[in-house]
Amino acid sequence: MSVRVVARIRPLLKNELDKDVIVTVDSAEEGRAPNLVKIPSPKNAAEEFTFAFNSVYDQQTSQEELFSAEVAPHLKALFQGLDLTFFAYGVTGTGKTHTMRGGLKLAERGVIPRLLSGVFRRGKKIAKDTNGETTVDVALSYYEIYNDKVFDLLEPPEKRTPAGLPLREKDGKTIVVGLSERSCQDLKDFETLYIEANTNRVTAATKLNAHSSRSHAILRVTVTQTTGDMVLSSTASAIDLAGSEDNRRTDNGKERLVESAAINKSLFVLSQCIDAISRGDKRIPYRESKMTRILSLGQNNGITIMILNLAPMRSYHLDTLSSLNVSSRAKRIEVREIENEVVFKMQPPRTTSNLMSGRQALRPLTNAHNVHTGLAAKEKAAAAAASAGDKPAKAFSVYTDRAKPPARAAITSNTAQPRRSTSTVKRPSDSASGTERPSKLAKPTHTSLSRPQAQPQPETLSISAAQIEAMVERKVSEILASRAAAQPAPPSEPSQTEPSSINDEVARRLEALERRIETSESDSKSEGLRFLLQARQAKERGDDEGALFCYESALPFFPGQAKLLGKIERLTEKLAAKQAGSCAAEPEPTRDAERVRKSKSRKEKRDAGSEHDGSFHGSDADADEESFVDRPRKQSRKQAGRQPAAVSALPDSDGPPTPRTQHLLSIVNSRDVAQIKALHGFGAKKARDLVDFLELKDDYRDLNNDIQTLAQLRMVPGMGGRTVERAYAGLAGV
Ligand SMILES: Nc1ncnc2c1ncn2[C@@H]1O[C@H](COP(=O)(O)OP(=O)(O)OP(=O)(O)O)[C@@H](O)[C@H]1O
Repeated sequence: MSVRVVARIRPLLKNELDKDVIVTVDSAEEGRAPNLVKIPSPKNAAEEFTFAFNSVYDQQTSQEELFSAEVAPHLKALFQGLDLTFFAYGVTGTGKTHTMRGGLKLAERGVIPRLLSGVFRRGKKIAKDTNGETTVDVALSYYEIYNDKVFDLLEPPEKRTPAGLPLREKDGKTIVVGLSERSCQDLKDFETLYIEANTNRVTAATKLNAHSSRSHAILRVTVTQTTGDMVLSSTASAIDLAGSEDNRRTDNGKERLVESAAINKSLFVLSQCIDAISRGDKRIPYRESKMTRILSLGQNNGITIMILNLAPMRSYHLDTLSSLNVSSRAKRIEVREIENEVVFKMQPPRTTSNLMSGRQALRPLTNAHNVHTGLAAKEKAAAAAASAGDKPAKAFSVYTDRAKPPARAAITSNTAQPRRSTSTVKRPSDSASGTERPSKLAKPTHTSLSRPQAQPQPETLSISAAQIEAMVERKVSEILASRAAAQPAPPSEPSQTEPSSINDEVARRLEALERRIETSESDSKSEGLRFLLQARQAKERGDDEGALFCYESALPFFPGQAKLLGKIERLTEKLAAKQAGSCAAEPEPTRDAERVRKSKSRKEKRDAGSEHDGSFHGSDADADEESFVDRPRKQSRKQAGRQPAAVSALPDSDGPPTPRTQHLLSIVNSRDVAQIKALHGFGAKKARDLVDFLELKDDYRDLNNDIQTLAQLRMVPGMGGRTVERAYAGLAGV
């Protein structure tokens, strides 16, 4: 399904005149709703350009009409597990905020409050229709991208760090690390939160708009439906983009100009992404701005609707043409409509006596990337687990020796494979007779969700449920123990008592479990450690600004960490002194230059364990930074004897890159986890670490951060000569 693009033309404001109107609305077919926008050529008024959209709304369109036509019909899909994205795009002062947020009066409320109202209403209806068997929880997160930095709008501004919140790609989705999420009971709750959060958003008066948004604002509403142990989550994202502005018309001062440059740059990247996607390019420049990374146009699954806001007057002529051009190309972007998966909530452990009596069928865990259990659901699950038993709940299913009714099979097949909607699936708004998708949870099919009845024992079942559970327990303990010892997890070896023929299903589940534990425990910390690593590298290069930036970025991961705070303070003072010119008397520049020149020899010394800068030890964060930085060093020491053999298998680093080198580097630089994972010797974790590393580099610099040589690739933390050699050897056919 393509991105749906609709245009909305705002009415004239008080000081605007009818005679200046140049944008008109028309319909491709007589008697049909308008879908064309017409505008004269700026060079020749007799010539007219026409742009076609999925729908066009004229100056008289009310907030209610727009919502009923474009948003309300998708609420059903949201509750069926599809993610929705609405975003308002257009020049400054064209009505984006009016469309998304609107006014305080009932009739002036925009898409966002109406969406929430619809969500709560539908949630209540579902709970009522199912006699409370299905509960619906709503949680919000709200953030802005200001000057290409992400700030949580649900947190007070004084809690912001200068670097903002980091982004991270996880299982194909961009997530904001450290973003808060608030549970919302009803519309009143939402309004209190939303109004307060909007006061945190950066707006300012410009010549073109008295309340101009200086940031892109992203509201994410997570709807979580819970029926028994089944959880279905989906999100609706409503995005109010900042408007592009022509600074020749704005008379912006310095601060506004900086904001404006950031806004225009991100919107320019968005238009480049749209162009690249519609041309079918292989490389889409998403990564060049945080807004495009988050919007991930054409990458996200679900329903995407772009609302192009237009001002009808001549004074906007060129800007209007430009946004008409960009948005009409956006129609060509295809979006996969994939419903999110039903997740089975963690089950409290049973006693041995009833182990075999009520087990649910073993089914593949859902794709992690389609799982967004909202805060509310998580709290609920935790509360349920706490009231049901005292042992920690498990995040896996077990085998059953009982029957599985066919209806259940239909649901579980959905969890095994993301369902891709076929072209016959219509948006509810496309046609009144549009194909109805049965809701996974909300439909009255609860008999199909009840515990399975008797079923013949599967042939593949070679070990008992208790044994599997014991194996999983053991595996978890192994992982935790090995992590506690700060050593790489040992490869799982079957114990004496384990049957040798663990079927693939069990192996897959163990792997998924391992990954999940690893992810949940180490994600945020390793993110912080990476910042510390980057900071140290920046310091070694003599890049104090860069180092300060990285230390500040690491702070949210190690809040209140004294040594880290000390480092930030010292660097801040040093930079301030430099700026004030007071450092001229000090030999700082010489020391910096010396540091850069000596960085290589220091690195060698460190490798030999003879130097330690004395910082970051004596606490968790410190120790971890050291261990993180040490990891490649230890590896290189261990492999010192083998290194020449590994390196000798690679081409001469002084010569021009061979086609195989180029191919390997192009895969690495694609930052595509799937492609990198397919390299010889790479696993999912190594691939993700490499992409994370490149992304961090991308985040810090505007320069080209691609890896240029195999030697550089070897220097990436966690790589090493052997990994590079194996990946290179694996491309022998190139
Ligand atoms: N459909 C509409 N009906 C009535 N007034 C409107 C409409 N659309 C926009 N306006 C008014 O136009 C002005 C500019 O609108 P708004 O602030 O929403 O623009 P914007 O595109 O969000 O601008 P920026 O990008 O600078 O934030 C506001 O005074 C708003 O009330």
